[in-house]
Amino acid sequence: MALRIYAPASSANLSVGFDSLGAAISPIDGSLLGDVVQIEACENEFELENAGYFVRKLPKELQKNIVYQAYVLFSERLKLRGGAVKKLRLTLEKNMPIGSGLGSSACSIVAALVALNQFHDEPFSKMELLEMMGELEGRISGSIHYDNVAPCYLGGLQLMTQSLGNICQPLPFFDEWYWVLAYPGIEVSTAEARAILPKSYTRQDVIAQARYLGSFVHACHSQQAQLAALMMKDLVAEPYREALLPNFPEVRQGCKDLGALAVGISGSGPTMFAIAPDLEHAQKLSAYLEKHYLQTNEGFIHICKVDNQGARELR
Ligand SMILES: Nc1ncnc2c1ncn2[C@@H]1O[C@H](COP(=O)(O)OP(=O)(O)OP(=O)(O)O)[C@@H](O)[C@H]1O
Ligand SMILES: N[C@@H](CCO)C(=O)O
Repeated sequence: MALRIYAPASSANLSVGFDSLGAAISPIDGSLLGDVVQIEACENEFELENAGYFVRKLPKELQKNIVYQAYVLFSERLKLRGGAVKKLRLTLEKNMPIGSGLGSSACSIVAALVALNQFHDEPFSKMELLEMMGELEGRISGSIHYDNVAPCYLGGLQLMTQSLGNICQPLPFFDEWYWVLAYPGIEVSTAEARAILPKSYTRQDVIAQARYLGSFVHACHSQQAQLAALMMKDLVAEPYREALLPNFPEVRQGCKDLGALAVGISGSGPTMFAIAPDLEHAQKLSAYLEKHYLQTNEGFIHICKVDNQGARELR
């Protein structure tokens, strides 16, 4: 019997928490925005098949596909603890555009590792698996960061605490908020979007950003939606990355004029997000972004909510 694991899209940073905040997201229309990995027994040692709309954007060499690398890493770790790797076939359904700012590589990594772990009767704990996910994500973007893989795997809004045995911990969020996500249909490489960031920041910026993040986390715990939205500010990446996004400053202002509570870059872009206080605002923002932000016919808009489930089996 084949096992199918779905891993949802995620939005990292939330402007205020570069590399330390990320939320899993799901469209409210019930569509699946994420990758699926199917796993089943087979005659050969290992097989990998690729399917899905974005399969043509995957690297041609098998070894470069992050799902293959997930299999190799999982096998190495399992052998190290005396486990036996089963003969298996993986099929990746690549539904997520690559270089989108929606955690596309994280979707493939998480779906593959969850499938492998479940297929082998869960030899690894959640945190052990998450540590492997971070290592694989680091190979792609040049440095280990968990802000896509952690929410994609565990669901919800996650804060990367990386202490006392926990890579992340969940934060309470605002159930009434809608996320409008606009992917313009162009590619921005995470590695390149990281390379353009400054090597150091002024004391003034560091102090201000610490205040924003501290206040944001406090606002989540004390359920002060207005304060949380106000604190979603980014002095670390947005000022340097906005040039990579089509007309970002104008479109951000347009969204604010339409009542968005917060607007920013999703992960390393080019997807942008706008937070709406209710469905009516979300629909207006969606129509505006469709008109002003989409660049190619591969672009899309989704009205989403935070996905509290994370990676899961499709039955
Ligand atoms: N299964 C896979 N899914 C996505 N990218 C893959 C996969 N296998 C290999 N890659 C490579 O990993 C790189 C992914 O780039 P990048 O990190 O910019 O994309 P991303 O994960 O979509 O980014 P983001 O987290 O901003 O959505 C590309 O070079 C791509 O070819
Ligand atoms: N925190 C990462 C997310 C990348 O998807 C970055 O902004 O570079």
